[in-house]
Amino acid sequence: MAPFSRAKDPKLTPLDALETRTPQEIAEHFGVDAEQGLSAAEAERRLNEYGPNELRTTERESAFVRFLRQFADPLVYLLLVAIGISVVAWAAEGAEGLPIDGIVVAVIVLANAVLGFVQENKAADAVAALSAMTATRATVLRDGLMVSVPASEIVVGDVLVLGEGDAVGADARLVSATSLQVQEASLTGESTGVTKSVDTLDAPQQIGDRVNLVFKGTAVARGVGRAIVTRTGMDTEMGRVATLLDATESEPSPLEREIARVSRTLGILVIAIAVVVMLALVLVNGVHSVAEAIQVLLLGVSLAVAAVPEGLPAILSLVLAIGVRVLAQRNAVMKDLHSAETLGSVSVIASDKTGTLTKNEMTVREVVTASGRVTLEGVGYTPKGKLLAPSLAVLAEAALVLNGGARANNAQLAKVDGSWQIQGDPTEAAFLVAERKLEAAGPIPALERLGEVPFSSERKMMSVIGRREDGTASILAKGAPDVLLDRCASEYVDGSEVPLTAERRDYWQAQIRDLAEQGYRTLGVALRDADECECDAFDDSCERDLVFVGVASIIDPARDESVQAIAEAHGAGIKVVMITGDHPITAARIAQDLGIVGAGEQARTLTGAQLDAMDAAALVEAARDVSVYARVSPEHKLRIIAALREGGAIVSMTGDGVNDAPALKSADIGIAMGITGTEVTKQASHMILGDDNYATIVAAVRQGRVIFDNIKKFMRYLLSSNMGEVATIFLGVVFGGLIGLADPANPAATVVPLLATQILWVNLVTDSGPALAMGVDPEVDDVMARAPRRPDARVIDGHMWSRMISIGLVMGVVNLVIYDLMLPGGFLAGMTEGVPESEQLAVARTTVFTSLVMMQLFNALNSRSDMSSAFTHLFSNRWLWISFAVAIVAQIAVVEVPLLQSAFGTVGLDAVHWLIAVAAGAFVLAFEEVVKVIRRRVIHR
Ligand SMILES: Nc1ncnc2c1ncn2[C@@H]1O[C@H](COP(=O)(O)OP(=O)(O)OP(=O)(O)O)[C@@H](O)[C@H]1O
Repeated sequence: MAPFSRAKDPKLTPLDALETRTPQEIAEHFGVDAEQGLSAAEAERRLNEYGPNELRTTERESAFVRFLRQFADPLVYLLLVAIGISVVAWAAEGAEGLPIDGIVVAVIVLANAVLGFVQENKAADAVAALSAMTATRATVLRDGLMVSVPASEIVVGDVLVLGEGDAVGADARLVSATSLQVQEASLTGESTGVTKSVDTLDAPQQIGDRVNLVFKGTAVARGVGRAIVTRTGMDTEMGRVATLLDATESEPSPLEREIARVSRTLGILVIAIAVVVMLALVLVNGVHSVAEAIQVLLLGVSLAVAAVPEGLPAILSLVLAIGVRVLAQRNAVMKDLHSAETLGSVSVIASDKTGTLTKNEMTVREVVTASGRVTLEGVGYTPKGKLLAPSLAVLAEAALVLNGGARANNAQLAKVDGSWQIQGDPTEAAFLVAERKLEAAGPIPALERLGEVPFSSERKMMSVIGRREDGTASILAKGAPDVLLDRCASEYVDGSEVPLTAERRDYWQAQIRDLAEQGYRTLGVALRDADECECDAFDDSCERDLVFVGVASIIDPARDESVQAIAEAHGAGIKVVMITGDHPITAARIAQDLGIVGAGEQARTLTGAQLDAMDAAALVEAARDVSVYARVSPEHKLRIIAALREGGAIVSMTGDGVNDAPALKSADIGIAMGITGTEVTKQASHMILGDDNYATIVAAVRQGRVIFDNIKKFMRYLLSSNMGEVATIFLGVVFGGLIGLADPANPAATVVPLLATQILWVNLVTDSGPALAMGVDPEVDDVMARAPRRPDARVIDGHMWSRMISIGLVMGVVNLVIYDLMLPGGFLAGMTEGVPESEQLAVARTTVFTSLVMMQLFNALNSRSDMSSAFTHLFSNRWLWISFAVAIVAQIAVVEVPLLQSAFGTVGLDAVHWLIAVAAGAFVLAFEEVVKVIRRRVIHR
């Protein structure tokens, strides 16, 4: 589609020096009413005409090119050359019959390419589905209504509605802004937020000074605003630097690197073996004709093509893609495939408390005043429940606390369809609910709001200034009581204001501690009469000399699943860390209730203030055994992550607010909240939690481990199977002559246990199917019963190499024995009595060919676990059995169908031969079962 710069509608051509134009000019130029936004129909028209709002500089390759790329492999070139030579030789020899080998090899190469193409496409589709799921969204005005649309659907003329934590979806001119601050570091490199306004500028400015414009790719740090979109997609300021962004290719993941390394090493080894095999054939048999030379070449190259694990990266991405889809179904949406890999090695889960470990359903339980305590019954947001107060005087004081907390408040409580619902911050809503429970105690006082200093996790308090019904102005503040007490000079006792002495401060601290020990979240309330001048210029400097009225304690029940999930994480050797803005004693108690520390144990707690006093090295030490960080701000999270990572951990960290974004980026797995999280945190994260639930994180880590295990399984399967193929040919050719395998009467023909086309066939029917089935294997060994994988641990370690090589050798030796025994003069040759001697060779070879296929299938059962018997989980993966069935049917066809017989040089087999093949496969299974028994004994001893 045409980019916007080539717009067909002259009215919508981009304007220059936007910052010097008034909002009215902009609205007129782009044909929009700033109050109503575009109509849905007009937005759709513009989207169709000018294309999506996306930064894309490279087009996806066409399907044909991607298909052709399947052949882009030196070994395949070599095979194609060999086919070419065989066809030429066939033509030169008079073109009799058909060049069977050439045709068969070509068909197999084509089939492999189709398989690779399908796999690649499936993986690409999964990645595309992921990016649709994690696409940034934006709020725009359409037909006068606020609607949330994918950012890619924003069009020029749309009115963007911006709020804290929103990602700015396109370049736009502000038409309204209230305390709007935008983080433009991604564009300008300037890390401090830029305060925005609607004022029209006199002259064009540098990008960082265009204060009445907002730009795609930046984020709203605070405040609200509306803006008319002036440029989208590649026309935006971000679009201009996007070519640069595209140039920086994403780094391959450690796993991709390891797989590339393994593929390369094995590739070289296999090619070397293939060369040795070819040389041995030439030396043992001699080459008597062009046809024989071509046979040798085809055999060598086919062996290399079959055994070089060039398909590993494609299967890896497909397996990861499938794993990521399973994760998404379980509410853990990964942003990229690589993160799914990392997930399995997470060794620390650092999580916010409120809303993730707990329900974030706040209920005021007790109100502590200077004269006593009032208890409120009932849970949830229904304002029903008794009040238990020792005296009317205490009740009046408690009313003051709740009225104050309910005025210094931005939440709403309303009865919708018969049930009470809240809007806004649950902590604030708790005050509204509690106040209504108190309604009987007196009317709810009104306050006309004049100003507000908002709450932030850094400040841990908020205040409002307002005018009462009697015309006087008041400041009302609520916040963490320890923070609030520092701003108070006096307190209410028995209805009068008295100075807050050191002793009384101690009294309040003791009350707060007592509430915190019971696991309550505590909020203090304070107030004072305001000066008229403060009404005009209300800011945090006015939050002083307040009168402390009391403390409300709030329960926030733990999510039921959290306790179990934490126990599971502990069982899996994962350290659980809680991070909260709450009081350290509250946090420690909740940590105990959740099982973050053992029963009766005291959680090692570090507060934000203590953290500030530590240098990096001290923090690394402390982070080893601290499990609770309390009274921290989002900025502290960065240091906590750095310290944990420095200590060798792979850290996952949750976040929801706009200030959490840097921490999420720096974690190994940054987790954004899908429901309560801001767009900015979602963008910065590696994983989005669909249900904001802690248990989902642990479930995702489990799934990450399963994915990693499955990667190991299919690698083990593919590589050991390839080794079996190589060993069969290599041992046959190199040692066959030595042990007298070659028939002295016909040495040239007998020495090769498998034909080139047969090798390619084994590779085609046994590789992809079972390997992919293993990629979706259910959890076979309890993946949470072991410690996290060390980040530097290899997928294929020394132990796995030895297991793969041994199984490969077993396959080779067993095949060699079968072959030897079945050749004329061999022990089993009697079974082919009646069969003409000339066919005995084909029978022996077909039996070995079938036996190799069977071995691969049985070996798939081996590869599903390192330790536990294949029989403990025999039928748990139906895909595996489907792939077996396909392979077996194909093998029966290639052995019994005449057309395929002539193509692959096979002959029909008797039941006994089939039995031999199956027995050989079973032997491979039995061998591994014995190894596993020994391993279980040794390890459990
Ligand atoms: N809306 C609010 N107004 C005033 N004070 C608040 C408000 N919300 C919380 N507080 C106070 O600030 C403290 C810290 O709250 P904050 O929201 O930063 O932490 P948190 O909810 O525990 O965060 P997390 O999600 O990280 O666990 C609370 O213990 C409470 O005393």
